[in-house]
Amino acid sequence: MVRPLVKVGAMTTSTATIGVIGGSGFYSFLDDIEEVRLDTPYGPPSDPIAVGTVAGRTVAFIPRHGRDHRYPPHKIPYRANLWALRSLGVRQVLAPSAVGSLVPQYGPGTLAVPDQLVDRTYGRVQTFYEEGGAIHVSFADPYCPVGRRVVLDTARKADWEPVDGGTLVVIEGPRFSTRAESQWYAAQGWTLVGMTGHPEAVLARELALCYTPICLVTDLDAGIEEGEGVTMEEVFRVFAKNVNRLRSLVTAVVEALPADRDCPCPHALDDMNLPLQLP
Ligand SMILES: CSC[C@H]1O[C@H](OP(=O)(O)O)[C@H](O)[C@@H]1O
Ligand SMILES: Nc1ncnc2[nH]cnc12
Repeated sequence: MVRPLVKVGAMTTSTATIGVIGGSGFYSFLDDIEEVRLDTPYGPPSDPIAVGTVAGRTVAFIPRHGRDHRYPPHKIPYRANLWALRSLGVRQVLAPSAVGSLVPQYGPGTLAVPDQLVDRTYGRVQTFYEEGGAIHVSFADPYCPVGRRVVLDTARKADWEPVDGGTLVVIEGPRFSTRAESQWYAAQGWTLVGMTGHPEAVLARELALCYTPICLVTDLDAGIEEGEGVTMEEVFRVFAKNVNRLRSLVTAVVEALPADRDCPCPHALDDMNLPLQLP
């Protein structure tokens, strides 16, 4: 059931503490939702935000490409999405994503929770702090260690043995990698490849949000497999085969996340005198 709620600007009566940003093939999450239409200083988010409840926790969901997948990875309104989530009260973001594998052993259907990121994008705005003073956030460890641990433990309990750690290289897209690019990424020791993990993670960090990637491998990338190379159809097909399992996992993770953030992610930004009034 959907109850629409139209609110423009930062003022809304809806609140949520956990945000889920769905990726390719993950366009809905909760059943009984309130739809919140928010505007932000960065324009509207990809879609109205669905606010609902999981085991007594209020969760805000947004499909990053829009529910009709109208935004390619380089056009996603990343800043608006993160800003909108934060303005609803979100402090922890779970980010399911379809990724390619750079390791032959991590085949389609593998669940992976990387602990590092390499940015190979270009031409995407990757900061909120463009004027009013220089702000340089720490980003040595881009992901929330508590969120990662909860995902790993929850996956194991659900008999979905996850890959713990590894490096997600984020390419500009929208094209997939050439074989040479892909082999080069693998030779660096990078393990997964996607198109949306950056600037999403760093923008979350700039808003003092914890960010946890939940990666579903949909394909072996071009440098790893011997076939024709990855196709969009393949990504959607493999994702669709796994989406119910992934939805159940994300639901269980929401239930298991600690209510209070007790992690080393720099929440201190919350208290800093920033040149930007956070919502
Ligand atoms: C649909 S093929 C490539 C597309 O899939 C991934 O999306 P997401 O990370 O949002 O699940 C990849 O990053 C590309 O955007
Ligand atoms: N092989 C791949 N490269 C980049 N992004 C992807 N998303 C899913 N599979 C991918």
